[in-house]
Amino acid sequence: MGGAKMDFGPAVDARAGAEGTRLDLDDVCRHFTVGGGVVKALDQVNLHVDESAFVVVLGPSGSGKTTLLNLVGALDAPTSGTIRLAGVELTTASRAELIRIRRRTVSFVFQSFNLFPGLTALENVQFGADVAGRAHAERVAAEVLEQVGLGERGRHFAHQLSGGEQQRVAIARALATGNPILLADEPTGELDFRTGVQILELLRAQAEAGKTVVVVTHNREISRVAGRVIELSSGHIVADRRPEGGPAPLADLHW
Ligand SMILES: Nc1ncnc2c1ncn2[C@@H]1O[C@H](COP(=O)(O)OP(=O)(O)OP(=O)(O)O)[C@@H](O)[C@H]1O
Repeated sequence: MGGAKMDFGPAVDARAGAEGTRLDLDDVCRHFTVGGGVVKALDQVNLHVDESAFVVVLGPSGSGKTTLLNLVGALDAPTSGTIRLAGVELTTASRAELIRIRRRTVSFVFQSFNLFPGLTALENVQFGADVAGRAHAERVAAEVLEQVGLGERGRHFAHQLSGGEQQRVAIARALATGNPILLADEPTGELDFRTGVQILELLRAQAEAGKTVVVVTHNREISRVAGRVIELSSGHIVADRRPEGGPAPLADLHW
């Protein structure tokens, strides 16, 4: 990353208690009724993540990855089953509790970065801190931007940044919330290999610093660097494994 020294921690603020990074899905189904038929985007999914971890959800197109991420991020509700996030049951949570979860517990990073085009990099990052209600949001934003190696780019707008830089700003915006759970939907999908590896390095460092990081991808190579790999096929978890010998070094990746 341009030789910039990156200091990633502390990544989790004091709000992340013992339950802070827990995910629990029990018998979760998400079915869609379309034109008289039913699409079982997720069917009887059970998943428990009880430690801060770098989890990759791997599956082909249409296997249910985005559906799963939307449910875990409290952006969608299951047709049946229960989901607990940081100890809070989403399926019975009040609207106020759901808003709080979205602001203070979980953060998203998307394939297409989704930066606000009219805001500078620093303002985009500050938005994350503001939404989470953090004190000294501007100072937090400046620190986090520095952590992702973009301290010099704070006044730049999205169109003045490379794709990899935009994704680092998007990750900084998610980190500026201080939220303990980070969800990333194909975060390297629009990036070249070298830049993609830098983004994975950044995300893995967050897990090492105490967050739960869930990355969804169709790219099997990416799953090699995870501490845990959940494989989805046609809405079912068909494998849940920890790579033998631990996660592969990022230098071993090729795609
Ligand atoms: N709102 C919806 N209405 C109807 N069907 C849906 C809806 N959302 C998703 N689906 C269907 O559910 C299945 C899973 O979709 P999902 O987007 O979760 O897959 P995915 O693994 O993320 O795919 P991709 O890698 O292509 O993004 C697909 O068959 C999709 O067509």
